[in-house]
Amino acid sequence: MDVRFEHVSLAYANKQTNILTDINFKIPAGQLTCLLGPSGCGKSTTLNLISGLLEPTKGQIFFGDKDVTRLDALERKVGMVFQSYALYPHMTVLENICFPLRMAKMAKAEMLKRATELAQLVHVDAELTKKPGELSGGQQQRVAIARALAKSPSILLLDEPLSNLDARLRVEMRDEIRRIQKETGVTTIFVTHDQDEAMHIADQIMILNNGTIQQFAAPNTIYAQPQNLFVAKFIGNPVINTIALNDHHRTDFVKLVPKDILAKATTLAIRAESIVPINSVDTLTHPFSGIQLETYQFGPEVTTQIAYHGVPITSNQFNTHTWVNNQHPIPFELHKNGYFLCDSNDNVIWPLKEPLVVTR
Ligand SMILES: Nc1ncnc2c1ncn2[C@@H]1O[C@H](COP(=O)(O)OP(=O)(O)OP(=O)(O)O)[C@@H](O)[C@H]1O
Repeated sequence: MDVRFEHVSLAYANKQTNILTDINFKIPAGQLTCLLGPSGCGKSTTLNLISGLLEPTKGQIFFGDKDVTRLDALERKVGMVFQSYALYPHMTVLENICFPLRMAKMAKAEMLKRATELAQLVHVDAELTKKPGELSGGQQQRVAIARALAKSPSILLLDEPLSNLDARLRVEMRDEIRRIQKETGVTTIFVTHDQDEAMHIADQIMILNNGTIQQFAAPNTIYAQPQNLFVAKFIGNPVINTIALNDHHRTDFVKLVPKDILAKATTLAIRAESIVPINSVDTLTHPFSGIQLETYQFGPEVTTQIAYHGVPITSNQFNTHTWVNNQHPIPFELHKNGYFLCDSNDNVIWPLKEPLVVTR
């Protein structure tokens, strides 16, 4: 079931100002979409508008062709999973999964069959008689997902479901949620503030900031073609290098970027992996050079700081053998698709890209 927002705004009752203003999007059916952004950007508010826990101040919400704007959470038939697993502590795993089915007065044999199938789907079928307190965090979250899926919801909503898990388990559960979503085909909307999690799990990512959509596209599109500086900085690790352009930088780009674009550009953003050392000293063909400042090694990762016309930037393409530790400029090249120029409004103006697909 696809989810559509048409001109949705939301102000909380006690506040004059809008938290979300004139939001428009269409989340496609049968896929996993991440709502991603920093704390307070409006992710949970958006999710609660989808679930029916909040009603918009303005605008309409559709599930498929049906206007659900005035329907409450129960009527919308969504499944929800929260950061805290919210399982019933006195019930067994089986009873927890059965609970929504029992409330819906499903016949006992059918209920047990469905609950057992779901337990198998989320891999807790060996724990059916245990209470939540006897399970690990990851297992509890699996049970919460099974319970949310019990009534075959039209949409599954997950609000930071992995936040309470340790780093290793987060990665494991992230892959599990991906598998479960693929197996069930249920339209899934997943809130996270972790860009790495979103990049790994999502079919598409909606990036929010200050209650507005910054970009809504597939993870690789967002990485390769950020719409603006906020997106470029939010996605990627190490964080993209940003440089306020001066005349020295502009001169370096004269042969690479059309003059009119270069004149409008105020910020240069370069991905660390796009800064690659070269052996050539031909400064006409390879205009970029910088002085190596520091090199750090973290296991297999080597990051090097280079002063590029006085501005420190980070590359992860140097290795310990290219570390020279002297004051001579080291030539490097920039991968064609690894740098972006932004105008004074922080919009990316280079490289030029196809017009954005309108997401509504
Ligand atoms: N019940 C409420 N009443 C008033 N303001 C609220 C309420 N809930 C959230 N807000 C405000 O709305 C804005 C968006 O909050 P929201 O919880 O949607 O952000 P979020 O992106 O989910 O953040 P986080 O990652 O920290 O959970 C914040 O400024 C928050 O302070």
